Amino acid sequence: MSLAGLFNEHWPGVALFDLDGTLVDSAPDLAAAVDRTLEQLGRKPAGIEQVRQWVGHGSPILIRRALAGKADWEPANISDEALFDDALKLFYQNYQQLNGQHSTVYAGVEACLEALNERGCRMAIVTNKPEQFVGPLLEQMGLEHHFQLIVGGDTLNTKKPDSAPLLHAMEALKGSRGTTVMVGDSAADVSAAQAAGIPCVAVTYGYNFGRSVQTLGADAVVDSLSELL
Ligand SMILES: O=C(O)COP(=O)(O)O
Ligand SMILES: [Mg+2]
Repeated sequence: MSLAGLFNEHWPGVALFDLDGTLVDSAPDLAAAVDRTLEQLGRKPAGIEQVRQWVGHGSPILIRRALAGKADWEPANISDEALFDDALKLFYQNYQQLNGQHSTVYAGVEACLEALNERGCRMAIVTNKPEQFVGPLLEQMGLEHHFQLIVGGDTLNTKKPDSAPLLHAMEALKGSRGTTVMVGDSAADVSAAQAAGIPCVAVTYGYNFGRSVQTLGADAVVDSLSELL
């Protein structure tokens, strides 16, 4: 379906939004928390440009990537599971303190959410970010009132690219396959939407591991959420 078919005065009935890299540029705080964690473990910081490319599959994989220290984004195998457990715990403590401090809402997001709300569209956040951090970040960004539901990376037993978080949100918001759209920035979002049988709009400015979103097979690609209106 075209973008005009997906977003008009009648559609969508339900919109599912990814958070990091789609609504909020949270990489500065994620990177600060990763780097603080690495320093606490006596390691060199990774830096924001590197961390930006590791975000998208949830915090446990982010920390595995940081410990493996590899420049690429493939899920990293690390042999020391005790070190991983310690690092993840430290990361959660650090991110708890830093979450939202230097994060910003992308241009076009607020106007888009307001317009969809006015049209009666029901909206959920479907993110791989652990649930405990999602509400506080949305509140700090002034976006929480737009959403009826938050599905975090640990709300269910599986996360994106699995379809379950999307199907869970659709059921809760009474969205059918024909009336629900996913909006995201990465391969995990597009794959989850395809698995759930719903269309997906991808944004070009997010954290798709430094790769072009044009190749993901999204139904539409936009440079700003204002294009949805
Ligand atoms: O925490 C992550 O890895 C990414 O979260 P997202 O699903 O909102 O992009
Ligand atoms: Mg994202």
